Amino acid sequence: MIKVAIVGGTGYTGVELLRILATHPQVDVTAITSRSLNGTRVSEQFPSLRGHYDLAFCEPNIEQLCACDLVFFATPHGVAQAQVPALIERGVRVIDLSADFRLKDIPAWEAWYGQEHAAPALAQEAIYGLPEVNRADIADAQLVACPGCYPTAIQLGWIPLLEAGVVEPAQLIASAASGASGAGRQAKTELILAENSDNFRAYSAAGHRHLPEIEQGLRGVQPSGASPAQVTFVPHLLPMIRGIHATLFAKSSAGLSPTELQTLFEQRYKDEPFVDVLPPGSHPQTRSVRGTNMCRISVMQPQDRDTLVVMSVIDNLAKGASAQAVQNMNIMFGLTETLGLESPALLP
Ligand SMILES: NC(=O)C1=CN([C@@H]2O[C@H](COP(=O)(O)OP(=O)(O)OC[C@H]3O[C@@H](n4cnc5c(N)ncnc54)[C@H](OP(=O)(O)O)[C@@H]3O)[C@@H](O)[C@H]2O)C=CC1
Ligand SMILES: CC(=O)N[C@@H](CCC(=O)OP(=O)(O)O)C(=O)O
Repeated sequence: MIKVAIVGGTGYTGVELLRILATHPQVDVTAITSRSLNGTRVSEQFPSLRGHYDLAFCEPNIEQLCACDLVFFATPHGVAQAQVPALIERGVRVIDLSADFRLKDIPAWEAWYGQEHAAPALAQEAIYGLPEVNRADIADAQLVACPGCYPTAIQLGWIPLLEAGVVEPAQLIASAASGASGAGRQAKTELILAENSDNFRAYSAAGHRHLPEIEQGLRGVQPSGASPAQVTFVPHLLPMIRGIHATLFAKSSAGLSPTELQTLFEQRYKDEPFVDVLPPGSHPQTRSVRGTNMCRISVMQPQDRDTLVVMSVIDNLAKGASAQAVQNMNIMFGLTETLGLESPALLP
């Protein structure tokens, strides 16, 4: 059994980790931290977990964390980079769900996140936890930086086209919409029901902090010599709880036919257990991935013109965060990659 601790067990990604790990056959969760709920029983805070955990939340404590094989950080950015170095020194493996170790360009990280990075050297060693690209490196990693939710949906949608070099890399446009749980569990006026329900709006159109992560990932899969991917990214807030729908536009540069395009996607993901390329003409729905680690994708070429449209859906808390973190854990510990992640989506 893998001994696991979760730092930040009361946030949405923390409780999603707890839900998934509750039935994982190879995991024993031995510590779940929360400073605000220190001493409160997990089942008291989350009745959905009654009968699954005989634990109370505790303060983050390095000695207790060091007694584990693996520590998940489900904390706001800035927290893991302060605490992870001590764990790495002691040989503990870490999966960080925050943005702390995702970017290799530290000045860019500091500019987008508005603070000095406390562990820049460690950020260079961290492996970006997108299994569809980095599976081999994840297996040996001591520190995995889990991708952000929008970056997961967007990269998976565009990777086949960028890898094959069949679109104009400087003219990529991503319009994506997220459910409100993407903003975390903190109370914020702009996220209360009366502000959000029966409403739809864009935000951060001038620049969202996931942009450098998306571009870093896409540039990493481009053939050498290609001009670097440049993305216009506009996120939107959807009046629902879970789910991301990304609509991705790219200009074809290779004149692929719709059949060749479909084949390109099917071939790229044929061995991926968590990427489902839908039949031609399909429109993926967020509810088809709710609570699962799946990303469902469709690709189209409307009117046979040169603008390609890819649609990609994930659950922001699952493939966009906690379930992808468990997929990474399975790879790191040599387990079957799909273990604990097989349940289909909840419907309706
Ligand atoms: N929500 C989503 O869809 C996604 C989120 N992420 C990222 O995952 C991380 C967690 O997100 P989310 O669950 O939404 O966040 P929440 O705001 O819902 O939860 C944050 C958790 O971190 C704990 N925490 C806060 N500050 C500290 C600290 N200084 N030391 C230790 N623990 C702390 C909180 O508990 P307490 O204060 O009681 O200690 C709480 O349990 C974030 O970095 C987020 O950007 C990534 C992908 C998707
Ligand atoms: C709806 C909503 O507010 N979504 C969040 C998603 C960011 C997130 O989850 O944070 P990471 O950078 O750790 O991935 C946002 O746009 O800020």
